[in-house]
Amino acid sequence: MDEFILSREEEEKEKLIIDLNNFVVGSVPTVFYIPEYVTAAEEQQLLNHIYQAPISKWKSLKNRRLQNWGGVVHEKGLLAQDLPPWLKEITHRIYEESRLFPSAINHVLINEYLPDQGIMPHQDGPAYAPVVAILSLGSSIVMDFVPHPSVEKATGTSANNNNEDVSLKPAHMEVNSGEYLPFSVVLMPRSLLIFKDTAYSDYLHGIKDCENQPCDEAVNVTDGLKSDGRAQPVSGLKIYREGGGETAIHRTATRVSLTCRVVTRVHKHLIKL
Ligand SMILES: O=C(O)CCC(=O)C(=O)O
Ligand SMILES: [Fe+2]
Repeated sequence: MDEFILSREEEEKEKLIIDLNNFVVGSVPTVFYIPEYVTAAEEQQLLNHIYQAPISKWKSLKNRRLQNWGGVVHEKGLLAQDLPPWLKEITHRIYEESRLFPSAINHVLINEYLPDQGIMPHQDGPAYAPVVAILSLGSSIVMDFVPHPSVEKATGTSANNNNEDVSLKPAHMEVNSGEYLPFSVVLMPRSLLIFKDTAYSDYLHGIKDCENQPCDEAVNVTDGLKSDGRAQPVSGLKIYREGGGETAIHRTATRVSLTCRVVTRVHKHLIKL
């Protein structure tokens, strides 16, 4: 009967996993949305660290700026660099509390978006373990998930085809009609989004580059949030109803996100090519 008695450590582990199950949103396996994952003070501390980094740490892209921490992701793996203490702390917490990552988080991309900036629908590259945690700071956005084109073709579901970084998948997936529908998630400041499984492997994710983002269909928009424009007085966020009754987010402030992942193949030193 011993096998049915959980050790204290196993009990703790069980509790954390069960807690996380309370945060599943939508019907596509598996998306977790945890509101207020960090406090306003922790959010401000993280933003201070991010904006104290040397200007050379920012890489400007056409539609956003980003900082890369943890080393360079290479096709042969990660040319690793230690994360700074402030990133070690938050990523360790995410790793410990989620128990979803195969090892300690070793790579963080920090993206900064002005209200009219976004990121094209894409899939995260093959260098990463297939689970990602995204911490949102500063302002809200709507993240859209659309079926990967190969899945879309197989099911005939509709999607917005505007992709970058689309690596075509082998056509081996079992698909039931209606299973792969697009969906959205509202990401409020201080929230943590984690996705894996089908949502990671068979969907593209992206953020529209516009200031007004409809969120009626978002899987985590509750009736309370939908009911009127005063529901959530959060900086940079205005939820409003348009004439037709559509609910939308009006982006007014800069959003910064931390995309936390594990690169499975790690090289401590530069490889001689
Ligand atoms: O900023 C975000 O929320 C998404 C970033 C993202 O998808 C990525 O860095 O791969
Ligand atoms: Fe991504």
